[in-house]
Amino acid sequence: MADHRLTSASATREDDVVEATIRPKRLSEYLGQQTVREQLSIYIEAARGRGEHLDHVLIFGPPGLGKTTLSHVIANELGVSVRQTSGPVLERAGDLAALLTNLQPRDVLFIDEIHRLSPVVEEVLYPAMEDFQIDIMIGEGPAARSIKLDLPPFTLVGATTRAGLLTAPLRDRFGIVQRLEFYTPAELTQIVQRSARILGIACNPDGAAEIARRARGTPRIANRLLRRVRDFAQVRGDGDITQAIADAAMVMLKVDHEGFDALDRRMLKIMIESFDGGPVGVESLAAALSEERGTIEDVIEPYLIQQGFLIRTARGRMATAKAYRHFGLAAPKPQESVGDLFGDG
Ligand SMILES: Nc1ncnc2c1ncn2[C@@H]1O[C@H](COP(=O)(O)OP(=O)(O)OP(=O)(O)O)[C@@H](O)[C@H]1O
Ligand SMILES: [Mg+2]
Repeated sequence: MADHRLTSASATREDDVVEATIRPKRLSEYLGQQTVREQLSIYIEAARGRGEHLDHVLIFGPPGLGKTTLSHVIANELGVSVRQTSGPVLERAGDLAALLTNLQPRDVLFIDEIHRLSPVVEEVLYPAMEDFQIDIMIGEGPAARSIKLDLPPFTLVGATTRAGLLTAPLRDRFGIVQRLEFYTPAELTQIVQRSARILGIACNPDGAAEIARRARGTPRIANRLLRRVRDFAQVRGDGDITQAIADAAMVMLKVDHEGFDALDRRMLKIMIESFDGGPVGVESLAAALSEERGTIEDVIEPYLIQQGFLIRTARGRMATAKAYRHFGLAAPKPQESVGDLFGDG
């Protein structure tokens, strides 16, 4: 995604470099996501105890919440290697076959953006996941024949921003489905403190908490804000990150108290001012914002919805009273409900 917002959840080059050093490697370093961690630790321990491969795992959740990280953590905990690829990269059936036939028993194959697999590649994946077999074509024309090849038992870990984008047959082949949730400010505070420790940044608890509150529930954003606040602390302060320094840095960075940046605010404002608060269809919203529909659905709106600033209805998106209040505006009176109309409310 080619957006350069400070609070964009998608990874930048700088993120990739720094993340290599701070990315958790074990489940014990993977903070938050209590339910996911507890369940996975049991499944992993059980599979290890039996000396078997772990069942296939589907991880879904908005960008920057830790899908890639978790896939590597799973492999580390299983004590196996991980091969990484992504849906759009696997163009031909042969690309996937080459990867599959090179796996060692119980290895993890991580497919990012698994909702973007081409149908032909997906066809190869079905028997591979289910029976650890693939059919490959030998020769061409009338002499072509297909032969079955046995694969070592492996674990497919698939990641996607929205599970709804997967075809049903693919989704059904995952034994373990985990949904990542936005992190609480307390969890993000721990993540900021851990990153600060690793990177040698002096950051007191209040400073970490201030960064955490503004990070849109997303570790990647928290880590990025930490680096920007560090710069600010170094130049405008004595290098230590305190709450006052973090707050001043956020003002400069134009990240507001809810962690919203200009794009979040613009979207809410357009909904309120140009569409009377909605309902407005996502396509109209995308056109008004000059953003792609996918960016709205994957990146911008999940957090706004989770925080109660926006709701999705059958007729489109609506700004809530909380959104109006965010801009110091009075919310419109709630519309008459159907019950009122029929006099039984
Ligand atoms: N549970 C966690 N605890 C601590 N740090 C985390 C956690 N999850 C993610 N992070 C940090 O956030 C960064 C982003 O995570 P990651 O790259 O795994 O996100 P992602 O969900 O794969 O994003 P995308 O959808 O863009 O691929 C990681 O490099 C890591 O440093
Ligand atoms: Mg990822």
